[in-house]
Amino acid sequence: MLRRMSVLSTPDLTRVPGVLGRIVDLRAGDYRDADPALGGARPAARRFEAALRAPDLSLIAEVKRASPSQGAIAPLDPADAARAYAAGGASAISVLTEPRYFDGNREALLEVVAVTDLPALRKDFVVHPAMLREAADWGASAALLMVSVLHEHTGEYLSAAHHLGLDALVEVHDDRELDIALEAGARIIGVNNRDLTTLEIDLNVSPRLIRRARDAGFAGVLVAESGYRAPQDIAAVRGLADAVLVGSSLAGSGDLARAARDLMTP
Ligand SMILES: O=P(O)(O)OC[C@@H](O)[C@@H](O)c1c[nH]c2ccccc12
Repeated sequence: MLRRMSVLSTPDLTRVPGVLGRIVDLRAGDYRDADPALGGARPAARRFEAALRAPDLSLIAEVKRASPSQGAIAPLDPADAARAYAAGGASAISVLTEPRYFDGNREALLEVVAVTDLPALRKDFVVHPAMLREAADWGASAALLMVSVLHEHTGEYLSAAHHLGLDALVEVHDDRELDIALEAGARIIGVNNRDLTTLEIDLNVSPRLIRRARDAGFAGVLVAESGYRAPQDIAAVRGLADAVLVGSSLAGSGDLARAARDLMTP
């Protein structure tokens, strides 16, 4: 547990390249004057983690209305989308709360939390402890922590998330980031197939790094993220990953429940 929460450091964002660098700069500006205090410790519910520990491959379905790579995807109503994803068999819902590039916001997360019992992930570019406090206050079960943004501060932010009772999805994209996540003591690691600095997708990244994590003795939850459009894509991580995180292909499908079910049917 963190005793002196207000000393949580701010990551050095000048090292974050490309599109990702632009997004996190703006996010850091949004929270420049926010109170960094986390407040008292909250009990760990571990609902997000538990939902992904099922024997079968779990689906984390994402409420994603827009993205830097695609622009507008679909004008989803977050509550309707969450209900449809639940009906389609999703185990958890990811909700973008980044406003400029992903058309997300606080209301989207609040609405999802209000209409479904599935655990919700706050999907944002966490660069300030207040963003974790908000995630907990808004009813999220988990928050995304990106090693490409937090680097050596990943462990501090992980402790902060746990202090607030949140699970953390610690996201990596290469070997070095995986080492940082393992070293930090992550319980849930997500491997992003998309390089957020170039936005390019390579579906071989997840299986490769997931194998590496298992070979290193990681016994936690592993999530394959991004670029999944068809059941054949999912086949590459069946028996390897605990869950897949899917946004665009579901959000843009027109029938979210059906798309979720079809995608996850082998
Ligand atoms: O839309 P896709 O390709 O199915 O990807 C979903 C999710 O993995 C992606 O939205 C994502 C993964 N990591 C992120 C970090 C920030 C913003 C978004 C993301």
